[in-house]
Amino acid sequence: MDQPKIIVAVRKRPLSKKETKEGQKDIVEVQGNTVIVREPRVKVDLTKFIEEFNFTFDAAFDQQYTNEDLYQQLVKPMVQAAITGTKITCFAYGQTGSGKTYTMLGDQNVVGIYTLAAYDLFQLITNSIVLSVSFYEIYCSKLFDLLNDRVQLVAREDAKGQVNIAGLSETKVHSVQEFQKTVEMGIKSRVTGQNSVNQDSSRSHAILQINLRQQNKIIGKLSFIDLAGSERGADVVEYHKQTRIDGAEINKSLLALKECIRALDLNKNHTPFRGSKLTQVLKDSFTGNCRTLMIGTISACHKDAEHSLNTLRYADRVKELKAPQGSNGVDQLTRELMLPRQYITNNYLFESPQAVKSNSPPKLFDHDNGDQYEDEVQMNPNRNSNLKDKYDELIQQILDEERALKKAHKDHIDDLIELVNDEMKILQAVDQPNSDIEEYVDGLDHVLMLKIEKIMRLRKKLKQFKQHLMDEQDLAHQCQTHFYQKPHQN
Ligand SMILES: Nc1ncnc2c1ncn2[C@@H]1O[C@H](COP(=O)(O)OP(=O)(O)OP(=O)(O)O)[C@@H](O)[C@H]1O
Repeated sequence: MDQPKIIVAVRKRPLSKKETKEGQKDIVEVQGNTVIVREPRVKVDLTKFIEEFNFTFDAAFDQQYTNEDLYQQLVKPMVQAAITGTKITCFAYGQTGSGKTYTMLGDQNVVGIYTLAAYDLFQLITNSIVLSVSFYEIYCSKLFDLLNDRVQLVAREDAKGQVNIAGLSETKVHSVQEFQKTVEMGIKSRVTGQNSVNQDSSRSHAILQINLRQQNKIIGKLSFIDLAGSERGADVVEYHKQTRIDGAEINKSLLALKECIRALDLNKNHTPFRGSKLTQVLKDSFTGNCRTLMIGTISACHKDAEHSLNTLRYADRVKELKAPQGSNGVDQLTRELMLPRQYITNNYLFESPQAVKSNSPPKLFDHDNGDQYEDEVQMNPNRNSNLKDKYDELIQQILDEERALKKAHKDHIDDLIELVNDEMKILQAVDQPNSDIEEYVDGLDHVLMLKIEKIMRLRKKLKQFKQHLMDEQDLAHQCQTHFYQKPHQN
């Protein structure tokens, strides 16, 4: 049976012991492939009501489903396809603490889909196929090798348009145990790095790549991506500048990812890989014979409702524009699963008769206006999109300028070293018998002029960068006051 090119699934994590102890409510129900969120809310006139949201996906998993269940249903067929050359990519998307790592890596008691995939791969491959693992992290557009002391890596696009990560290490593994050890090493490196660069793993994307090689030629590739916490995209409201910039960067990458998957789904000629570092490095996984699985993870907890809804909307947008029935080799059953979601929204319980008679209460999000979410991951929908666009543009500019400034600074140091060498030569020459003092004066003057010119040029760049950092502060402040207030609190 042909499998669809893109599968979007959602997994609910149960209330934690702490949440249960605190008396938090489970507001998520899974019925078949449909996820229902019932959010208790309070209107301005203090009337209580429950707003119900309903989303249908290719698959949905309640809390009683294990990693093994999810693996068997969704990932195993993809692993089997990887053996025959299909490029496989599996994303875990969701709020921090919603179960992305639990699903991908597992915990001390359960194995995750990384290891389950490795088990099957070792069962399926023949002796002539060698398995190797790369593991890296993307933090604020920078790549760090998790299997090589977090060395910073550079992604380059060659003349053929292929993106290569120069210097990315690859560890050969010959057994599941070796695979697990390698992954553990990478995870340790990720955790250790948190003190230096990013404060926690939820602000970076972790990419585990398994390559299948036969006679040194790659014949299969599986990529598992534990994405940054989706709520981090909203860090734009944060006080700290660096956190805001990280947040904007995460936001951008998650939006670019969604666009790339949609483009892939629609068989579009143009896929916006360049939209972010994440999509750029995954370009290869989105081209040719490939299959993608997106697992949205959500918390059952009432206090996480807003984030869970944002995850569901994101996942919904990824799959919403699936190619019409009959294309993509999708079987009948899957086609049925792909039918557009039916919202059963604004199903207000506990509502006073008066409120029912008057107009519906204000909607938290306007589902009729699908495009509203076009460039939105975690934003309040009442935002002014111009301001938000301006902010995103500025962040992009700042990130580009930061790179350019550092490069200009390095070049400047090289130039200065050369000029110092020239100065030394002039000085040595003037100490020689029969030296020409005018030559010395002219030479020194020339060197000093060059130094001034170079310093001025670097300062100009620095000044412009400083100005943009200040602009960012102003614009972030405007964003906070204009449209990043929490839409509704119970
Ligand atoms: N399906 C599940 N069943 C039982 N426990 C779960 C499930 N999903 C997550 N948990 C538990 O919830 C907690 C948070 O999960 P996890 O660390 O995987 O979140 P995360 O989304 O990866 O967060 P972060 O972005 O911070 O890495 C963990 O203690 C984990 O064991």
